[in-house]
Amino acid sequence: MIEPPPLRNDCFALPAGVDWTPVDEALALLRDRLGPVTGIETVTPFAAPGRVLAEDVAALRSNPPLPNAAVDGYGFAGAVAEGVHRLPVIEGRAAAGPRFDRPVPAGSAIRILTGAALPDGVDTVILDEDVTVGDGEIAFRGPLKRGANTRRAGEDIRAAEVALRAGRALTPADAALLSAVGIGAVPVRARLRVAVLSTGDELVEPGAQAGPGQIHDANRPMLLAMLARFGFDAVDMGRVGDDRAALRARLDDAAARADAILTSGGASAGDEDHVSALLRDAGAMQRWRIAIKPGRPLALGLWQGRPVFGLPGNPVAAMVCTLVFARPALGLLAGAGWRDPVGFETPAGFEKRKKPGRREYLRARMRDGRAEVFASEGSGRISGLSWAEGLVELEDGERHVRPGDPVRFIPYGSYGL
Ligand SMILES: Nc1nc2c(c(=O)[nH]1)N[C@H]1C(S)=C(S)[C@@H](COP(=O)(O)OP(=O)(O)OC[C@H]3O[C@@H](n4cnc5c(N)ncnc54)[C@H](O)[C@@H]3O)O[C@H]1N2
Ligand code: MOO
Repeated sequence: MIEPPPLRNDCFALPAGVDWTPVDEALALLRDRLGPVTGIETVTPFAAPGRVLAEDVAALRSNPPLPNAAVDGYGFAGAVAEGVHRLPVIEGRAAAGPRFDRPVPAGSAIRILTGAALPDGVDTVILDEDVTVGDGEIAFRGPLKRGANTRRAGEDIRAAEVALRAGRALTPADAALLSAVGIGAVPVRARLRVAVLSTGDELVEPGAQAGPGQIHDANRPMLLAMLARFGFDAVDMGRVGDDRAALRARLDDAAARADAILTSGGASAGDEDHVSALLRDAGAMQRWRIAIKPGRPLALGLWQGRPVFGLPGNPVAAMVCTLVFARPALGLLAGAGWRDPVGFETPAGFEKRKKPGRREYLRARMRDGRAEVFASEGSGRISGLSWAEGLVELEDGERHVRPGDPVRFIPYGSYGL
């Protein structure tokens, strides 16, 4: 008598007797095996944010280049002791721009504005608000330390110091820093081109008429937008049906136009799972059975030398796998080094029982100082991805999370979204 298969009432149960790669091991493998594949070009600070710095960059100039006033007020040689002081004020004023060209005699003060280089004879500034201005003189109360209300030359960064390191994904703040230290052109990696391809006969274009049994391609617009947010050049390769020859041709095209390829759908081992079948035929596929939920089936391979991330079709799994695996891996290809998302511990605002032995990612958001999770864990529940503002990451060994227990919340922003 034949036995029915062991009861499997959801798609998340781990098949018995199969070894599953823990998430951290899978990540360590990627980290070991991938490196930069892009060339180097030069951009101005205006175009630098979002690009990956290709080499260490040293300051050409100190910031600030000269000692200068931090406030509007009066400058003189300090320090001054406690008590009332009166100083004559000389003609003219020191303002940001060309340095005041005469020395200020000892015992005199000069009108000075924020950002003005300190004239000779000035090392201390008193704030406008602390001064009474009379006819050709000022009065104020000490004490005041030498150097008060001034900024030292190079106090922020000195010429020849390394301002930014290779591999850094440049930020708007970096554009300011590069400019301030005199840099007009920086070497950056060419943007990594990443092709996105959806597979499945059931898919129609967003906005198109969908017949019964058809669904709109939801993964492609999501993945293209995610890649753009990560700073990559997202290349839209459209949709292909479950037709191996067409898929092969489209992969060829994608390999010619991009440095890496993301596909969604057809990643598992079913009859219509052509992505894995083709990668396997090409002899360069690793089926990664990763101990993760969602996103178990992940087909990783090379197509004409280009890494292919065969993401699962379910949109929630496609997004989670992109955040957890594809983003750091693509970061390595882009020359940005390995990037772990920054999360933080926070009390759980939910209860959950979990099978030990796999990492789980729950759609989550922070409310009232606690992480709350989406009501359903269904891998097709796209509305939960929109509802969420990040993911809760449950450790492999976790079994039972009770309200108030510490859990790790990773905001979407930490993944670069
Ligand atoms: N017998 C088993 N069946 C399945 C298993 C399993 O272990 N044994 N795993 C399940 C899990 S978990 C997932 S995830 C999926 C992954 O399968 P595929 O990567 O082969 O994806 P498809 O079968 O092509 O599609 C799954 C699902 O997602 C929908 N889909 C696909 N592409 C899109 C798209 N671009 N936009 C929106 N929705 C998309 C598709 O229609 C399916 O509903 O396999 C389970 N099965
Ligand atoms: O774990 Mo599948 O990867 O649900 O969606």
